[in-house]
Amino acid sequence: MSENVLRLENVTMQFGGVVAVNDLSLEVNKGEIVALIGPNGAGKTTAFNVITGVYAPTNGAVYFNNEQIISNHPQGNMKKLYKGENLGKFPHVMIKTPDQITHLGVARTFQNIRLFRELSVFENVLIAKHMRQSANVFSATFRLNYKEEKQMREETQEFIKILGLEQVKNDKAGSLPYGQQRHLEIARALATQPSLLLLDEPAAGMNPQETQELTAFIRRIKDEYNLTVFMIEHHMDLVMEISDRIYVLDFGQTIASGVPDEIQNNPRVIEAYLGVQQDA
Ligand SMILES: Nc1ncnc2c1ncn2[C@@H]1O[C@H](COP(=O)(O)OP(=O)(O)OP(=O)(O)O)[C@@H](O)[C@H]1O
Repeated sequence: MSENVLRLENVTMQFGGVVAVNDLSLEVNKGEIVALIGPNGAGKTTAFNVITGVYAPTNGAVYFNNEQIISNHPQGNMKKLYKGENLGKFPHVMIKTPDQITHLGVARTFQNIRLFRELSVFENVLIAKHMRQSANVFSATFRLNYKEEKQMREETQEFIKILGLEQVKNDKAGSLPYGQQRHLEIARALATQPSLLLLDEPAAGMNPQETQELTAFIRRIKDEYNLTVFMIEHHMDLVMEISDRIYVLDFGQTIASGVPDEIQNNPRVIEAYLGVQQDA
């Protein structure tokens, strides 16, 4: 049996009466690249927000390396509003914070690029490294001694070189071409030394050549850093080329899962998603 790194069990996320994710169960195994696809508003980013501790799910549980990191059931007003299933299955409440989840080895990038645009490439990566070292950037900045700071700068330098950002390391992040900003965002996530990397639409807004470069980049870092990758993406050429397996969401529920060939030929997926043009 494959070793799973990430497991979602019956996760439901409701915003008031709106069910964004509905009884979602899935697994991502060690070393896999798994894609989460589906129409706009299907609940993909909400699922990522639950996994990374941004939202406490209304019901359900999340496991990372077989350790429960999140578990919840409807509470307060939600007891009346709850529309999902499996009520009573998750009596134990466990909600790790985003920082704690990052420290365990889960990193993510966001749909909208979140770099420090006025800071250099080097500084952007250095700050991400500090985040790994300490729970928040302020304590990290002021408490490191000279030796630790020097070592961290050296590691950042080495890391920038390996990721091919050496040429632009002193450039302001905001001045980089769009494709390179996306690479830098991934580099920042990697600087926290994750074993699981969550990418939220990494190819959004990219042209075909940038998308091709990104495909190669994701493959390379996956191998070099021994990563497991879980990725939301609308660019189907990228998804079909790179994914070991795919989950398809529609209205918060899984409507299909399988290898790229199975998904491409699944009539339900074609009807709900692949047959229609998506916004990136
Ligand atoms: N904080 C929130 N409060 C209320 N409703 C929300 C919130 N976040 C998401 N939703 C709703 O949940 C549903 C799922 O949204 P989500 O952003 O997860 O979809 P998505 O599949 O990531 O879409 P896209 O491909 O457009 O990014 C939508 O109906 C959205 O309006």
